[in-house]
Amino acid sequence: METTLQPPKKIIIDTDPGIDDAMAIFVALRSPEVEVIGLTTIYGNVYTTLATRNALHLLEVAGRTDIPVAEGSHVTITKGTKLRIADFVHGADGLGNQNFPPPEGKPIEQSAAAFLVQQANLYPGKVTVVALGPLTNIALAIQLDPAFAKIIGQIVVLGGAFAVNGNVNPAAEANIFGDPDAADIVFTSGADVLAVGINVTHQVVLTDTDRDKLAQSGGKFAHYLCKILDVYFSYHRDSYCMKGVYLHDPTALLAAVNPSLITYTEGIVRVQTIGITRGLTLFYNKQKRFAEVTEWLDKPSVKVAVTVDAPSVLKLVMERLTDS
Ligand SMILES: O=c1[nH]cnc2c1ncn2[C@@H]1O[C@H](CO)[C@@H](O)[C@H]1O
Repeated sequence: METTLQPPKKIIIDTDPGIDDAMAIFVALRSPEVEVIGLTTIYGNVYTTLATRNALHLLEVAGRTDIPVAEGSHVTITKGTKLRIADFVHGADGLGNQNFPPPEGKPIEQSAAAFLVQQANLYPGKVTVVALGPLTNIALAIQLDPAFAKIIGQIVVLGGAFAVNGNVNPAAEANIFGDPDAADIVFTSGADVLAVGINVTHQVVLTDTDRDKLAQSGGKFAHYLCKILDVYFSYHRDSYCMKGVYLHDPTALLAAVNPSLITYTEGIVRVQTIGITRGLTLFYNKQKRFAEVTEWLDKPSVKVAVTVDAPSVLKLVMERLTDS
């Protein structure tokens, strides 16, 4: 039987590198199913300026300086400057306190939001955004171009804690907590959104044995990642008493690369933007028609990941990082 070769899916990774971001970016670059057409940067694990520097650095490590980096917002969608930066998870430099030399490259002139809008218009329906940080840039793109939500192919969001506790506090997951107003804009925009929350990514763990395998492999990416992974392992040991790390970003990335790795349900998601539950993601399954008018009425549905084939995700991550 003849097989039709699909052209690789065009993806833009919106990222705040970040140790697991670095893993996701490297996995993407080793995935023949996708073509990375750009990185856009955002605050979260580090401030945006450092995220841009790290994105350029990672592309230089990978020998992929042909991929453009567009710098994103330095403030939240409501112009908030009091950002929560997770340096205690990733190290002060975002990459495991390795103090790598500064990159030689520069970001492109365009802002992240302008780049997202331009690429979506250039390839209507064909671009997937994999959003690995707070959703400010994506919300800005939606505000910049009212057609963006409809012409973007899919937005895969690493974020949310659906019916489980958050990782910032019991209510909120870090990326949604970083800019809840932006997240609510994205979830209610009408775009084809797939949210991969920590209820799913917490099922995908890279153990210390896996890390040893990475270290022993000849893979260039594997070797680089083993240098930066120590800080991430320490954080998981201290916070979760784990001898392993959650593969948040690589799982979301692989869900974009190969949707059959996850199952999902569909419904409406709203984000709490104030109070002690700020950043909470609340999913409405549409099984009840409420008598009252609610803030969920007439909002478009999104996809929310429910299960993941964790062994296959881990296998793909290991294969693609060791074969590099
Ligand atoms: O406790 C935490 N606080 C802040 N960020 C975290 C924490 N744990 C993980 N991440 C980072 O946020 C995303 C998943 O929520 C991941 O990118 C992870 O690196």
